[in-house]
Amino acid sequence: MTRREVFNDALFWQGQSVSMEDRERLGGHAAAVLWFTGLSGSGKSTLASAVERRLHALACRTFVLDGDNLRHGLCSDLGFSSADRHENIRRAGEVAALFVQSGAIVLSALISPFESDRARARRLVPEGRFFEIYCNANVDECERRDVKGLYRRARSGEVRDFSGISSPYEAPDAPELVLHTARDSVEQCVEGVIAMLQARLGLPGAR
Ligand SMILES: Nc1ncnc2c1ncn2[C@@H]1O[C@H](COP(=O)(O)OS(=O)(=O)O)[C@@H](OP(=O)(O)O)[C@H]1O
Ligand SMILES: Nc1ncnc2c1ncn2[C@@H]1O[C@H](COP(=O)(O)OP(=O)(O)O)[C@@H](O)[C@H]1O
Repeated sequence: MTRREVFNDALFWQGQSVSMEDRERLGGHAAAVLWFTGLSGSGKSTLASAVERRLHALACRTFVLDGDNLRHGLCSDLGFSSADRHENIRRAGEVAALFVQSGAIVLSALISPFESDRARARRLVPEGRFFEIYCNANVDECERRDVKGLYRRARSGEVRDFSGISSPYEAPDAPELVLHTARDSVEQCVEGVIAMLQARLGLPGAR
């Protein structure tokens, strides 16, 4: 990880004796962030989980950062205002960057509705190691699925600031991959992610 500007001039950057490259060599694969973004119900958690299983079977060290789960701990003080979402993504991006330094493939599954927040998370990891994966399903489809009943509650006004209904979602301009989750099966989407990683990162052979 590179030293970054901090507000406090009494802080110092402690270098590490084992580098990311050392850890990658030990692990036998490249480290990366797979940043799934999309509306609630677009398929982020389903796909992060399914891709993780595939990578695990390929002997990759992985971890899923799920928005709902982070909000039970690290981000339990945050709600769904724009300011809180910015902070939520900032923290998730920092955690993802730490995982990359540890040599792992981290799969983040957060709505992450703002392009600027996703761009900031990208800047925290080495070039070529951040894969923005857009789970592209429109509001109508996600509302039809209504996996958790949240769209119904958002329409009735019980749940406020709901992404795609009463809070904005900025679709990615230039993601590394677009998954059409309303058209393609989970298996097809997983294959798309694995093929991209194989081509751009290289993956260890199946065992
Ligand atoms: N108002 C509102 N808007 C959107 N989502 C809501 C809201 N309230 C609760 N939830 C639940 O929180 C999950 C999204 O959290 P995230 O941390 O991914 O959101 S964000 O990235 O900060 O926008 C989201 O999970 P997913 O459905 O997996 O996306 C919901 O379960
Ligand atoms: N191609 C696909 N990719 C992901 N999910 C899909 C796909 N096709 C149908 N689904 C369904 O859509 C829903 C997505 O829910 P979920 O993964 O919880 O979304 P999110 O994490 O984005 O809120 C699941 O019920 C899943 O079975």
